[in-house]
This record gives sequence, structure tokens and C-alpha cells, in this order.
Amino acid sequence: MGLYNNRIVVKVGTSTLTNDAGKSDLRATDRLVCTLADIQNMGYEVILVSSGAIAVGRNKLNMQGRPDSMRMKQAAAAVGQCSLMYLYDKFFGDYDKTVAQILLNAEDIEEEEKKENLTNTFNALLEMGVIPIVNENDSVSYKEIESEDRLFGDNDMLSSVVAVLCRAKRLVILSDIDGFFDSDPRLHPNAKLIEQIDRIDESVYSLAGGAGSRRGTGGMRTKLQAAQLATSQGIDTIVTNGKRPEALYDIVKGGKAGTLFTGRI
Ligand SMILES: Nc1ncnc2c1ncn2[C@@H]1O[C@H](COP(=O)(O)OP(=O)(O)O)[C@@H](O)[C@H]1O
Ligand SMILES: N[C@@H](CCC(=O)OP(=O)(O)O)C(=O)O
Repeated sequence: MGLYNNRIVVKVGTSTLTNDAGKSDLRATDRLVCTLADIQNMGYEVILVSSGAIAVGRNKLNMQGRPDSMRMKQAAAAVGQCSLMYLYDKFFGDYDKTVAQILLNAEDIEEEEKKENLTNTFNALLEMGVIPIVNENDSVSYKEIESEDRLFGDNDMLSSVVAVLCRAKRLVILSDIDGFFDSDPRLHPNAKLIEQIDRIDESVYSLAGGAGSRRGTGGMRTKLQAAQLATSQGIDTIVTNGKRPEALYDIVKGGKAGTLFTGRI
């Protein structure tokens, strides 16, 4: 079965949605929402995979630093997910768009029947012009917050699973950096952006370091894993900077931005 040429999955990380003080970055969120709404107006089907629940919840609950115990992280996620969706509903509402919340665990796509239900839900929402907003179901699936052998790992992988499930033409991972470099630019100031990668092998993995900021998780390694899954199903995967969401206007038309991992079957 082929891909939907006008369907795009966009993943946004915590570091784009929050500022250095750990509070919601309203301007960044609004610019992202405006671009996504506009792209939908141009005839594209948009699915947003959004992180941020734990950070937003932590801020709302006045927790100092990262909540370290699992139960506190899950509690923060439960609170933060509400605030996050409230914000999205409000901003997307300003652009006359309706959003839906989908919270997922790995188990939800392991069973054929559940997988089919989920695909049907996505398709029904998209048919009605609704923008589905997806996150891990953090307050239930503690495994995905911490465990090493988790399927989703983090939202990079979740976004890839969603792109495959929905047979999207493109997956765009918005990060706090311009793309994939030949080494971590935060540690190596002379690092060079790699514009296109056609094959993700061990030599590519060896260039990827861990998370760059206090707020991000996973770093480039999880993005490579996500790109590897999506590209293996023919889905072009782009890693680019979430501070410039306007790049999405070019990306939907096949233009260049950040790093393109080419899809192949
Ligand atoms: N080869 C690399 N190219 C680009 N960034 C890298 C690389 N290796 C490690 N990184 C780090 O990965 C970070 C992005 O991942 P992460 O911190 O999880 O942020 P986000 O949640 O925004 O995706 C960058 O800020 C950078 O410091
Ligand atoms: N599901 C978690 C985020 C997990 C995650 O992958 O975070 P990030 O590295 O910011 O994309 C949350 O909403 O806080």
C-alpha cells in the first residue's frame, strides 16, 4: 500500500515548546500552530506529535528541576498534558482549527485489532479536517519514560510509528538544532550540517551524541532510530530547527531544510 502524498507528521520536542526558565514558550508554540494551520489550509493533512507534558506539568506544580521519581514524573505528565492541550486548543482555535488528543502506549499498536482501530480513528479525524495531537500516555506507560528496551523510547520513535501507521509521505522532527551534524555542535563548534543521508548505518550512528539541553531527551540517537524506521517504509524524514517552523512550507513541497533522510523501500 502506498503513502498518502499530502499527509505529514510533525514532531515537536520539549526544548522548542518551553523556554530556558522551563515555562511555555508561547511565541514558539503560536508560530508552530499558525504554520501547521496554514499548511492544512493549503490542502495537507497534518498530525502533530507533541512532547512537553512533563515539563509543563512540572512548571505548573512548581516542582524544582526535573521530577526524579517515576510517580512524580507521571503526575507531572498528567497535569501538564491538560495544560498543553488547553494551549493547543486555544491557539489552533484562533486559526479556526479543531484538534484531537491521542495518547498512546507501545501495547496500543502491538495488537492488530487495536492498531486497526487507531488507524481508523486517525483517518476519520483527518477526513473531518481535525488535527490529531499525539503524545505518549506517560501516566500509564511508565516503561516508556525510563526503560532501555522500550519500543517507543521517546516521542521521536513514537512520531515515526505514527507516520508508518498513517502512511504519511513525510515525517518532520523539529528539534532545538538545525539538523544532523557530523558531530554534536554543542561540543564541537566546527561541526558541519549534513544535508542528506540516504543510508543510516553504524557510521552514521557513530556521529550522534546524546541530548543537548536540560529539557531534551534522547538527542540525535533517537532521531536516527526514528528516521531508520520511517525511511525503511519509504517515508522521507527531515530533522530541522523548531524555532523556524516556516521551513515546513518548503518541506511539504519537497524542498530542503535541515537534514533529509531519504525514504526507500
Ligand atoms: N550529530 C549531532 N548533530 C546534531 N545534534 C546533535 C548531534 N549529536 C548530539 N546532538 C545533540 O542533540 C540535541 C537535540 O536532541 P534533544 O536534546 O533530544 O532535543 P529535542 O528534544 O529538541 O529534540 C542537540 O541540541 C545536540 O546537542
Ligand atoms: N512524553 C513526554 C516527552 C518525551 C520526549 O520524548 O521528550 P522530547 O525529547 O522533548 O521530545 C512529555 O510529554 O513530557
